[in-house]
Amino acid sequence: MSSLPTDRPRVAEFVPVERTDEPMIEAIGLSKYYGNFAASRDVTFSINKGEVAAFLGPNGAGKSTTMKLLTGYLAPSAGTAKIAGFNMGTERLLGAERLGYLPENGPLYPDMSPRSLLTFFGNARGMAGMELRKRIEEVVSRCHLEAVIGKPIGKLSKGYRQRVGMAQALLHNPDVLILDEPTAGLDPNQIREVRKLIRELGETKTILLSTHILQEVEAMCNRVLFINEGRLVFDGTPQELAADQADFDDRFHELSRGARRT
Ligand SMILES: Nc1ncnc2c1ncn2[C@@H]1O[C@H](COP(=O)(O)OP(=O)(O)OP(=O)(O)O)[C@@H](O)[C@H]1O
Repeated sequence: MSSLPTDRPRVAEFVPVERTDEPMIEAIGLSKYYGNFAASRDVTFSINKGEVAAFLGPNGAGKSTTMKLLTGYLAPSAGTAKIAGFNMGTERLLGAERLGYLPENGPLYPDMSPRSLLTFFGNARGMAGMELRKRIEEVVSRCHLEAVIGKPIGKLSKGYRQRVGMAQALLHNPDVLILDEPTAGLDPNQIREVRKLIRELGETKTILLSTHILQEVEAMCNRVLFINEGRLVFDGTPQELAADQADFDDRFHELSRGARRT
């Protein structure tokens, strides 16, 4: 991975509007065990309204697992997840109303078209008629899906599938977004577009996104949570992550080897 040119600012100047101290995404002592193996270990953090946070870490670090715990898709072995103040163990439906989730591999309905998928998810969320048609039109336009709206999702390129997943996550206009590797597998043009979309969304929403890509953090986020072997090993700003290091790549390497700083 290349280092940044020295004549460019090291971190993004992107700062979403109206950040407050209201916690919107909370992990409180979250752990997940598969047998004796801990995929997430006692993970605690809180992301406030208006923050755009990156979940950074090497392959297998526990990012997807922790995101699934936060969204209520997986039950934790210990600890609590809260979305917009709702306990995702006991108040999951209330939390889900406020949450849009892009899972790791996008939507898993290969025979459905984007239109039928969005209609299905809209109905499941209690939307119908004109309201749903308007919302579908809006997310289709926002995610540039017009050209593939009637095609089977299984036949779409990875980039389009990812955007269908994004449209589904945005359909009910949630104020919290959890996006698992939103730019994975996209070509450089698609990456630019998705980053632009996330920057726009970050002006009004609270976002946690996972990535391996340090440039992604710089381009979109004002907070970094670094996870390694299931543990949170760094929680701070992109500036703090890069502090005293030649570049982000060195810091990533250092934290992946077990250095701890939270
Ligand atoms: N259902 C499961 N059963 C057993 N082990 C699992 C299961 N799901 C995940 N794991 C293991 O938990 C660890 C964390 O996986 P996870 O997918 O959360 O990592 P990640 O940080 O998202 O990785 P990547 O960046 O490669 O997507 C990995 O070692 C993985 O093999």
